[in-house]
Amino acid sequence: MSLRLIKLNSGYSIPSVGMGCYNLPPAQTSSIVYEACKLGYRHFDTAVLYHNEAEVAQGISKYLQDHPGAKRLEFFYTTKVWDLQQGTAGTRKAVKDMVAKIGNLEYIDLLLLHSPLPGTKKRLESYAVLQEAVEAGHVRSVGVSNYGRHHVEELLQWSGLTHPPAVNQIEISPWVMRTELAQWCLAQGIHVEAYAPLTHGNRLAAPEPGLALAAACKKYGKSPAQVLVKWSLSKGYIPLPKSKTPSRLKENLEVNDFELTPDEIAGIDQPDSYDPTDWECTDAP
Ligand SMILES: NC(=O)C1=CN([C@@H]2O[C@H](COP(=O)(O)OP(=O)(O)OC[C@H]3O[C@@H](n4cnc5c(N)ncnc54)[C@H](OP(=O)(O)O)[C@@H]3O)[C@@H](O)[C@H]2O)C=CC1
Ligand SMILES: O=C1Nc2ccccc2C1=O
Repeated sequence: MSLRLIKLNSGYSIPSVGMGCYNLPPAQTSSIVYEACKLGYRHFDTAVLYHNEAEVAQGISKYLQDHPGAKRLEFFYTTKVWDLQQGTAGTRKAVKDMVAKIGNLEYIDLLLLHSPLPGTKKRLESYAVLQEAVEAGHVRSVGVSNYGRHHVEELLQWSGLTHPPAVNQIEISPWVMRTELAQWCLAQGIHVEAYAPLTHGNRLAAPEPGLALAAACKKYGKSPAQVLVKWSLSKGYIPLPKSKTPSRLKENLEVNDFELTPDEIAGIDQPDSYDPTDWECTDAP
């Protein structure tokens, strides 16, 4: 399955669906990523926190090595600076370590600050280092994750900004929609990556008959996971579904042969729900 490409404000393009790489079984991570490449994945989302950057990069590199027709520029590798690495010295060291881990990939497509939690001073110091990494050619696009509007505004108003954030990666599913923040980011030219688009798996077991999600699954012959990926794409987001299971990886990409109607999308929306799966820091000071 081929993925649509979305143009970022950096000038580079990002595949519209990414494979979430959190919590993959460590010994199998590179082979799962290799399998994902075979299935058509071209975008991978890892982080220092996930302790698998080298394995994710190895899976992509091996695929490139084994498939001479495939080109590095078709692949998109994201990683994230962890909170404890924020601040000038910490982030410089973090970037050096990340670059050492990508091996043959040569550059990082997208480098994010994982969260705003370390506070204004460290956030801006670290962002300055991300910009240095772009200038040095180690990184192509930069961005943020778990940023609320006030964090993004702080960055957009900062006198040192030379490379505006290309994305804000935030948790979005029908049960944590964040419509205002997401639409505002899009209006600033900042793409929205939707993490935990499958609710961590929590809400995938046979949705209650009568719910719009169940009705859409039935109408299109699709699984709840496929409808949730499509819901996210229909909103203009870049979903990052994770699976360690090849059959599910395949399933989660098979979303090009149906379209949800505006009424179906509105029916799946749960605007009154607020149920994040992991952590919440968009409201941090
Ligand atoms: N920036 C941030 O702070 C955060 C970023 N992320 C990013 O987002 C990614 C996705 O989020 P994540 O929390 O992993 O959760 P997801 O919402 O992607 O859900 C993953 C779970 O759903 C299961 N699953 C996947 N596909 C299917 C399917 N077709 N049918 C049934 N079950 C399925 C998986 O099982 P199995 O693997 O066993 O197949 C796994 O248990 C992360 O991997 C990470 O890259 C996530 C959280 C925070
Ligand atoms: O993928 C992730 N899962 C998490 C759980 C807690 C904090 C951050 C994350 C991730 O980035």
